[in-house]
Amino acid sequence: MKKIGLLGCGVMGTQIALAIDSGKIPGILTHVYDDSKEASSELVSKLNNKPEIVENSHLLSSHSVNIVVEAASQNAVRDDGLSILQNKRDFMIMSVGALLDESIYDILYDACDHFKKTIYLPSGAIAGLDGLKSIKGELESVSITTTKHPRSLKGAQFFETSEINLDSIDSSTVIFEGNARDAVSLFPANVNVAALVSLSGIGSDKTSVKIIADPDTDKNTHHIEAVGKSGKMIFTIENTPDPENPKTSRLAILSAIETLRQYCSDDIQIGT
Ligand SMILES: NC(=O)C1=CN([C@@H]2O[C@H](COP(=O)(O)OP(=O)(O)OC[C@H]3O[C@@H](n4cnc5c(N)ncnc54)[C@H](O)[C@@H]3O)[C@@H](O)[C@H]2O)C=CC1
Ligand SMILES: O=C([O-])CC(=O)C(=O)O
Repeated sequence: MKKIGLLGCGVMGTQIALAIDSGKIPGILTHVYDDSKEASSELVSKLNNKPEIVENSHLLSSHSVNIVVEAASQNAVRDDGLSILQNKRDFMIMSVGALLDESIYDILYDACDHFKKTIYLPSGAIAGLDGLKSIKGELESVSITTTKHPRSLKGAQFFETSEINLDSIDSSTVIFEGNARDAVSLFPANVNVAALVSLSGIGSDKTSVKIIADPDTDKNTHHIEAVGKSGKMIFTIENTPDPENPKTSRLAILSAIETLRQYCSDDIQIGT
């Protein structure tokens, strides 16, 4: 069985760990780490098969795990990605926005090649990346519009310099329009999906992103439009937010679990 190390013990990390513990993912969770000791202890208390809590993130990949699963933050990808690959572990990333920093992308890309390891990027909170990847070379335009309740956007770096006050928004309001590169750095915990769309399609400078705060929605909605020689693709995903962390959609958690299940299984793989 594959051995798994988990980096990040919040909402998503906990659900991934429970899926391993219940046997839904046929692997063994051997080590976990979170900057918050409380988060890692709370996660371990929920499991029958208790993993070891390591003292720092680098110790995760120095143990003999097959893969480290990141469900933490873009900073975790930046700080720990290279050492995970250097220790010859595969790496699954949920905070995909970190890869829109070209220097990080290039370092991790080269490390995969050099150490013969693979980075897995689950589809997260969206669908349609299979089609987008296939028409990559023929794309003319790609856009993604993300609509969330203002409470799901709280805490984003964007608001440190913007005059927009989320608490005073009383109808659907466009709060950001720009490219994916700027979007993921200003909303690092909200639009990792824009990074996935960029990396599958025409890149972060050419991928247009719109973010809407809508006090009347109870969904995290992502609407993607891609136009190319092969035709037009339109995807709208209306996600149920996680009750504990409304920034994160249930689909993103299920996508992480399914990707890890496939990684740990020898079976039929469906889709592009
Ligand atoms: N790819 C996608 O479609 C999606 C990606 N995400 C991303 O997945 C990640 C996890 O999401 P949630 O579990 O909902 O967040 P969360 O906030 O519930 O949990 C994150 C946990 O990671 C820990 N953490 C943060 N930085 C760390 C670091 N550098 N080292 C160690 N621990 C660290 C925090 O203490 C916290 O316990 C977030 O970055 C989120 O933005 C979320 C939804 C969709
Ligand atoms: O879960 C979602 O709907 C999307 C999200 O937070 C992200 O892409 O970072």
